[in-house]
Amino acid sequence: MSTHLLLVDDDRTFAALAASVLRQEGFRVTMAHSLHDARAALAREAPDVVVLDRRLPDGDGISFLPELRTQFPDTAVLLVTAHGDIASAVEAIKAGARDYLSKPVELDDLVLRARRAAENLQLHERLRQAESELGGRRRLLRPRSSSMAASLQMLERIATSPRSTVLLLGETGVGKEVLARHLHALQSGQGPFVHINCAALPATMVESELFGHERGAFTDARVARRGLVEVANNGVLFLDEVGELPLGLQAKLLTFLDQGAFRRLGGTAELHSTARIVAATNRDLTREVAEGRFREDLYFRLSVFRVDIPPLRERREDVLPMAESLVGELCAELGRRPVGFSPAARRRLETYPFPGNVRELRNVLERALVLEPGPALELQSLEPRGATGPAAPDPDAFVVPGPPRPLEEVERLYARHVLARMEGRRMEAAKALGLSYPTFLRRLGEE
Ligand SMILES: Nc1ncnc2c1ncn2[C@@H]1O[C@H](COP(=O)(O)OP(=O)(O)OP(=O)(O)O)[C@@H](O)[C@H]1O
Repeated sequence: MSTHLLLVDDDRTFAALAASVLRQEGFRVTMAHSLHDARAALAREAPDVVVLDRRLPDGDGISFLPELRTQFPDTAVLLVTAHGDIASAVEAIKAGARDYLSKPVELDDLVLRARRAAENLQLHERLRQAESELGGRRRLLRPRSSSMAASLQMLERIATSPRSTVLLLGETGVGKEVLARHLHALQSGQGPFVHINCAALPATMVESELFGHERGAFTDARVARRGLVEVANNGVLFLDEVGELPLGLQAKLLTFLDQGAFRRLGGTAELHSTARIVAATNRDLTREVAEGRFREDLYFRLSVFRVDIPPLRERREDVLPMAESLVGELCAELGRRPVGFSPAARRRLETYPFPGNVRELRNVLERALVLEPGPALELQSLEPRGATGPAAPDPDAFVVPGPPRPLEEVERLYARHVLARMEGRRMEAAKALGLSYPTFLRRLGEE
């Protein structure tokens, strides 16, 4: 995507010449001839780079810097000072300018410094992304089951067509995000992997997160921000829980999928991104369509490439190799010597239904590694319910204390009980109850 540069200079002849040279070099240029004009341009769209003349008819560029830095912290500012005015240059750098140029400005020098500032911004963005990707990447095991092998093979084929949208379907914890990251690693292109959970944010925020907003687009929008669609340019935008996307936004997403174009909230400029959309859900989208909560046209658009990820209990042959690999990973993380499984533990692994799929398997193993000191894990916690004897109290049982309570209160107590069982993981608790995240928060009494 081309760099957007705001050129603020009251010398109209110089500004027009500089703008035309910068445009030839691939920049998208907006011009302003005063601070007043600059503020108006900034309110329309946030630039990547600002070239700011120090002396302007309605004020001093340096005293404008703090305002600019607060409202557009990601924007690089190049200050233009009078010839030989070293004091201003130092002051500008202290006030947060990225670089300075002195008059008379050589056009080659201007292009070079503007390009360097833009590259610097991209580098920062890439570093930020690389950090988050390293945090989330997992080694992928070759599955033994033919069903999972087929899903992976499908994904590998899709990787060769970088713009196609992909829909990943499967129960919670089967590894939809892991596979989305795998697809990103497989495809060529240098863009980042960007993740957004559509259920974890209030509906009003999802739009500005996805498509960005200009300053003043809504009450709290003091700073213009790029949307994740822009950030994921050339890469992958992973839309987790796409079934939770509000209907109005589904239309905007469809337009973006069809045209690759969008507008920021409160913005007028049409922007483009080549991010590949990978959407995921554990909901039955056809039912959501039938019940009017999900647009049929978006469903068809998303499911051109649909990959079903089977639950772990339907691919038993994957459980043991996966468990062994996860234990190896966890031992390394915990600094523990490698351990194996007792024969009883193997049997338990082979028969336990794993409603929480790979996530549950990983949690069970992590717990066992902390609680079981021996050289072979027993995995007692996977014992089917009841096998420990009917007299044992069930720690998972939900008991309403005291006399009958209003239904609303019982619902709140139950929501808290489920949350405690999920060890405080709100998203998972909401899912287990079949509630949307905001509804779950309301039941908890938190909203
Ligand atoms: N193939 C795999 N290899 C290693 N670990 C995996 C694999 N698949 C899943 N996991 C583990 O299971 C956890 C859950 O995976 P992931 O978040 O991808 O599931 P999901 O299907 O996106 O879940 P949800 O629908 O709840 O968001 C991950 O944190 C990871 O630890």
